[in-house]
Amino acid sequence: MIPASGSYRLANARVHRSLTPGLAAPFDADGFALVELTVADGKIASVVAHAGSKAQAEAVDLAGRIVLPCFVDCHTHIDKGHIWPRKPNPDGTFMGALNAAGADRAARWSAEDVARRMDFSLRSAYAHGTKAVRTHLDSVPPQEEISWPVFEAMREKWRGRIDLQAACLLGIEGVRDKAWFERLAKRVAAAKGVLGVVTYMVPDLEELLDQVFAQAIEHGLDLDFHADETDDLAAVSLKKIAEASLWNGFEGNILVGHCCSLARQPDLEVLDTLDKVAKARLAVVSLPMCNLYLQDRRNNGTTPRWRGVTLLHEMKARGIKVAVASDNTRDPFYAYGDLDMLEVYRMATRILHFDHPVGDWPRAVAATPAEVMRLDGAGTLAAGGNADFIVFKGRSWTELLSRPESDRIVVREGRAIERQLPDYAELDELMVE
Ligand SMILES: O=c1cc[nH]c(=O)[nH]1
Repeated sequence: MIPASGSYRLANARVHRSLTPGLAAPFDADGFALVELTVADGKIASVVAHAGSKAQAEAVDLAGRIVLPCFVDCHTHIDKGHIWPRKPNPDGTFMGALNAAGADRAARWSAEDVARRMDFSLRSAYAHGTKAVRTHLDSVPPQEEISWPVFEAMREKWRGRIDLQAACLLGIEGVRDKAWFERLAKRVAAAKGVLGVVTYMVPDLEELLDQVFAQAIEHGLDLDFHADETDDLAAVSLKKIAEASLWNGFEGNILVGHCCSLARQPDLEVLDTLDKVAKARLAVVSLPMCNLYLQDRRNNGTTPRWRGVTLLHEMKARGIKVAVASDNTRDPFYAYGDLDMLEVYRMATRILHFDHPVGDWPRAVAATPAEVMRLDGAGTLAAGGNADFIVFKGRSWTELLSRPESDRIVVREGRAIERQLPDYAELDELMVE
């Protein structure tokens, strides 16, 4: 369907208002418009409203199929991905995940093991239509010395297909070893990475956050936190991050993931936190599939009663940048997943109500994470940008989000890619106990 030449016109393509900045077209109630999309030399030459009901002779008629820009996945853990067969989560809880993943890391995460699983994950993401991925890298000693060089090599290997970024991952208590944390920040800076920590309520949280901000400022790093991945009402580290950002005068980008406890707190507490998050210009990413899996798991024969996700609607209404992302894939934190951002968007629509109206929620898997990750031009369809987009079968939200769309066409720099998902059997030899 997509001409191999890399230069062509697609007629009757259905695009969404939220992802086509500046497009003057008659949008319908769902935010869609039919356009003619011209591709030349791997770039989008123009996106213009479709003039008539019939495609012109030389154009490819997409017959109203939805075209979205390639996805941007801003929160993943591809260093952990696919260890499930050798290290399942024994009870499906957060602590079960932490302990299982920690034991597997200590026993099995050689450079080769990490590299092979990472490459497997990236092949899946690419085949599903993702063009940029941020991964966290477990960076507790001695893993940082193994995983960061693997990441640097993997980023080179995938350059031009997936923009790969990495953020270090360690519990906030790891920052207490000041000399080691300074060395880690230097290592992250050398790899042009992002400084990341997991925050939870410890007595010296404010002091430790100050050290994190000090290192980010010294090395010119953006920040990426895991915060409050719990139903504990007392978990308010999101607010503490916003306060620390304000009093440190931080000017870089900050992305905060999870923030589950916020959804359990009383309104006054929530409002105060959201005011500070907006003022500090924090961006928030929700991980709906992993949160649904780990949160409210009681293991006492009762049914989970909340969805685990944070307050994205309230955040967006205040102008806070919000995204959704894959998080873990087939590891103790989430037993399933394949880095398919269409699946993430479909699940987010159900879990977080990204519908009625859809509004500009599609930005949460494309344009917004691209801004947070400083990827100019990614996540939108606009003249002058790379012709990186996905052609789906669906012609409406209900068609798009009701099937897996396994036969979607992924176009990169104007050409349809070969969409080969890696075979799980490739990893079998890494899974032997
Ligand atoms: O959700 C989480 C939290 C910490 N580490 C992970 O790998 N996933």
